[in-house]
Amino acid sequence: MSDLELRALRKSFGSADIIRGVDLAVPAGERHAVIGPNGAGKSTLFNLISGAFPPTSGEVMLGGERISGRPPYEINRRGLSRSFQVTNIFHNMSVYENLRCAVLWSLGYRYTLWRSAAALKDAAERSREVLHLIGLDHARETPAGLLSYADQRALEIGVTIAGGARVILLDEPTAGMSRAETDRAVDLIRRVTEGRTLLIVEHDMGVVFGLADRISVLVYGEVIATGTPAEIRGDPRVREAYLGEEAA
Ligand SMILES: Nc1ncnc2c1ncn2[C@@H]1O[C@H](COP(=O)(O)OP(=O)(O)OP(=O)(O)O)[C@@H](O)[C@H]1O
Repeated sequence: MSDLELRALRKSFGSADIIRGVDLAVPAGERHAVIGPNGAGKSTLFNLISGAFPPTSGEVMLGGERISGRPPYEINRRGLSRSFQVTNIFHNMSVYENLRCAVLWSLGYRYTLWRSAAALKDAAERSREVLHLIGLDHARETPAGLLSYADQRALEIGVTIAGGARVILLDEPTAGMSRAETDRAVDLIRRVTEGRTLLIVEHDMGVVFGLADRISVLVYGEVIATGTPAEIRGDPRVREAYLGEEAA
């Protein structure tokens, strides 16, 4: 069964049709990249999936359940977590506290007064695990705002996965990074998404072709091709519409 499925998804802003009938099925455990030229609608697609915008029509299914029309926090609770192009970590809080907040949020602390020592202990343990996974043990008590840009993005990924969501959406996670930082980020993304379903929007074709099991190409709000990296690279429509010589 597909973990994430988009069915005839459409979004218009006024008279502008931005997403024009997208069908996409991402099986559990697949790393799937969405690529396309600027303004193709990639961020809008993410906003529809994560619940930031309701679709004009069509459906988003998570694990066979319809999530379109639900608010973002509810979609998050159902197992889908999203990172943003602009980081959304708390700059004055330490690295560890950022992770702990994300874990507690996922446990529903915002909405319940119920607390148990066991749950708090579990949250602390999970936070430490994620801290280690993202390679920031040494910066545990550092205010997040003082981290380097690349480390902030790593923390952002940590915050995104901390709650244990099984479907992860990453929006341009390597934007603005040097080659070495990008390589480190790809390695991190590969590790933290092991056994999960990943949907990633990314402009860096090295990242896309190195990380994705399958790729979908979005052009003017339509998916013009979906396939393995080799299939996408060899697709004449894709080369014409987007990749050009980049994939040669
Ligand atoms: N809230 C909105 N209201 C009106 N138009 C919008 C809104 N959000 C996005 N758009 C328009 O939708 C189109 C697609 O934008 P979107 O940001 O989804 O593209 P993108 O593929 O993510 O681009 P980029 O690669 O540059 O980030 C653009 O023409 C944009 O101006």
